[in-house]
This record gives sequence, C-alpha cells and structure tokens, in this order.
Amino acid sequence: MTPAVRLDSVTKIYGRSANVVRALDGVSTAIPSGTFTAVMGPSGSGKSTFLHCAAGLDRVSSGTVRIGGTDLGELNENGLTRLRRRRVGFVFQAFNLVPSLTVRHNVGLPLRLAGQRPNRARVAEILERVGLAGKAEARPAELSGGQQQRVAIARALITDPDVVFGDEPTGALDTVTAREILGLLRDVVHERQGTVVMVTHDPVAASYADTVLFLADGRIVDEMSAPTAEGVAERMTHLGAWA
Ligand SMILES: Nc1ncnc2c1ncn2[C@@H]1O[C@H](COP(=O)(O)OP(=O)(O)OP(=O)(O)O)[C@@H](O)[C@H]1O
Repeated sequence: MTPAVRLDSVTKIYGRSANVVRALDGVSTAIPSGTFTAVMGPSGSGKSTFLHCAAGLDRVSSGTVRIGGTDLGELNENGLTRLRRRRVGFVFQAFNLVPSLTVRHNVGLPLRLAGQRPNRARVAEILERVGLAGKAEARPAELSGGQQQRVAIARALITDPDVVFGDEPTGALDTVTAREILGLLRDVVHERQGTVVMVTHDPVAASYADTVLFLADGRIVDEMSAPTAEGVAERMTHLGAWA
C-alpha cells in the first residue's frame, strides 16, 4: 500500500556559506496510512523542519517528499496550495481559529477555500465526532482551550485529508485536557483509518502514538513502536535532550 507520507533522502539546508545549517540531513521514512506517529528530538534537532517539509509548507533542498504517492517536488506553487487545502490537515499549538467566525464556519473554512460549499450535515457529523455537538453557532472566544482545539481538529478533518499534521497540538493545554485531545486524535486514527503526524516535546503525548521517530542533528536516529512515556523519556535523555 502507498504510504500516507514518504520522505526519501530529504535534506533541508538553511542559510549560505559560513552560516549553513543542515536542518534535515538525509531523512528517509515511510509513514503508513492509518497510523499515529510522533516526532521527537532535542531542541534544534529538526522537528519543525521535518513537519514543514513533510506537509508541503516548505520546499526541501534535495530528496523527495510524497503525500499519498504525489511527489511534492513536481507541483508548482498552485498545485502545492491545492494539495495543502484538500489532502492535508493542520492542528497547531495556538489553535489558529478565526475569532469572528462561528464554530461551524471555522470548520467549513478549508472547504470554502477549496471552492466548495460545506455540507451542514457533514459539519454537524464532524462536530459530534469531536464532542462539540451543540456548539456549532458559538464563537471561539466562548469556548475553552480544549474545545477550541477540538474545533481545529474538526477543521483539519473536514476535507477527509490523507494526513493531519500536528505541531505541538497539546502544548497550550492543561494536562487533563491534553490527554483528552490526544485520545481524540488516537481514536480518529483508529476509527477512520486517518493518519496523524505530530511533533511534540512531551513523552506522555508521544506515548499516545503508534510509533515515535527520534530526530537528532537533522537525522532519524531511532524509531519506537508501541511507546511508553517512560521509554520515550529515557530515549530522550540518551539523546541529551534534557542535559
Ligand atoms: N528559517 C530558518 N533559517 C535558518 N535556520 C533555521 C531556520 N529554521 C530552522 N533553522 C535551524 O535549523 C535547525 C532545526 O530547527 P527546527 O526548528 O526544525 O528544530 P526543532 O527540533 O523543531 O527545534 P525546537 O524543538 O526548538 O522547536 C536549527 O539549527 C535551527 O536553528
């Protein structure tokens, strides 16, 4: 089966001459559909760069990135924009909802941007799935942080994307709410055969994933299946993350 996301020998270089930073250095990995993957590593190891390159938010310096078999390097800017709108969902630490729009309109926004009219029943179904039935007409400011992140997850799912990318999606939430959001992401993956790739600093968050990829100095240095928070924390300590 075609992986949801595949990177082959991906290198990303920032800067030039004396100030060159090799943020990704020959990264190859295949993320199967229907899995939840966490990306961990010390500060500066390349996690955000990995996420941005894998999601088509940033171009790679060399190597290839494929989403569901589409080589992103072969797409022009319009093609890349279309792919990001239709085939990729994003969930950020800061929720990034539009304050003036209702929950229903926030959730339908990716479809509108893609030139489609959001189907009310579909929006209602997604809102129910994320535990927000009855909040369709609320505005973001009327919701708790956890509820706002649920709206962001619903918005990420509305296009039925090949993959949802999360950048510290629980970083702004209290522990209990973070656990609920992680449980929701895990359920989405397992019930809908969705695919989630999440960058996190938190070993407990990573333990909700099926697989953890460990980055150090722009390379994948380890991979852990069925992770436990303790196992992930121990691995991070060996990488010098908390030295
Ligand atoms: N736009 C940029 N210009 C120059 N260097 C950059 C840029 N973005 C990232 N870098 C460098 O690339 C390397 C990897 O950065 P990246 O942000 O991907 O790491 P990270 O693991 O996400 O870090 P953190 O956990 O601190 O967010 C770092 O050395 C960083 O300084």
